[in-house]
Amino acid sequence: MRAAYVVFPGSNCDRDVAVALEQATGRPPHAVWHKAAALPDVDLVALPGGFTYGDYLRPGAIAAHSPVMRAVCAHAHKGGAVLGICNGFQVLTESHLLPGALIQNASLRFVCKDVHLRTETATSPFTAGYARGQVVTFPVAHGDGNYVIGDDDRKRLEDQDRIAFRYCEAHGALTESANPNGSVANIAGVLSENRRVLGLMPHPERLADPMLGGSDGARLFASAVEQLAAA
Ligand SMILES: NC(=O)CC[C@H](N)C(=O)O
Repeated sequence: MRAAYVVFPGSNCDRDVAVALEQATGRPPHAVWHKAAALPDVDLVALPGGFTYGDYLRPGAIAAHSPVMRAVCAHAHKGGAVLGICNGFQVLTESHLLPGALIQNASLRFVCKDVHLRTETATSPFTAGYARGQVVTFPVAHGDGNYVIGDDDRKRLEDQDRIAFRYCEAHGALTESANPNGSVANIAGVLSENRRVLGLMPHPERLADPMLGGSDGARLFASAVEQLAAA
């Protein structure tokens, strides 16, 4: 599987994503600058976390209008896979590749800690390596991770099995105290209709090696490699 990741001014998780992708694919991914008008010939494009353009206006709002996003949208519209992590998820909602929006955490504070996530569907290239209901640990680090979506759109997500992960307790219960940011229905990550675009606030690349304290995140990248190579 061939992968690329986009570097925007203010990206700060691009190198971590590159390491996780290289670990999974066995070769270094292409780095693509935000001014690029075209993407290299790849199966997966990752949008890393960070504070693109200083999070001005709204996180991800300016990045959504950068030249490279026209190419990323074209890649997604022809069935290419896209993974948006944290600020990358914010860029995906601002680009309308995923529904809903990410607003300021309910606590009005930046939250940085490991959280438990319940895998809600194994039917996607990114989640096929987990079992439905499996609880995994990924870190969160954001000020604007509070996922909001209208009732009709949320029902569509649920009916189409497009909620990838929800914040939960260690044993899988969906409680308010397990929700780090106030997201509606504890939603941590969602899929596009064709299931090939995933956006999530937690950072799988930050727990992708036992040396980092855990490797639950590595499975997400490995799964994408297996699924996209098989496609
Ligand atoms: N690590 C990240 O990508 C989080 C940054 C993000 N712009 C925020 O909501 O704070």
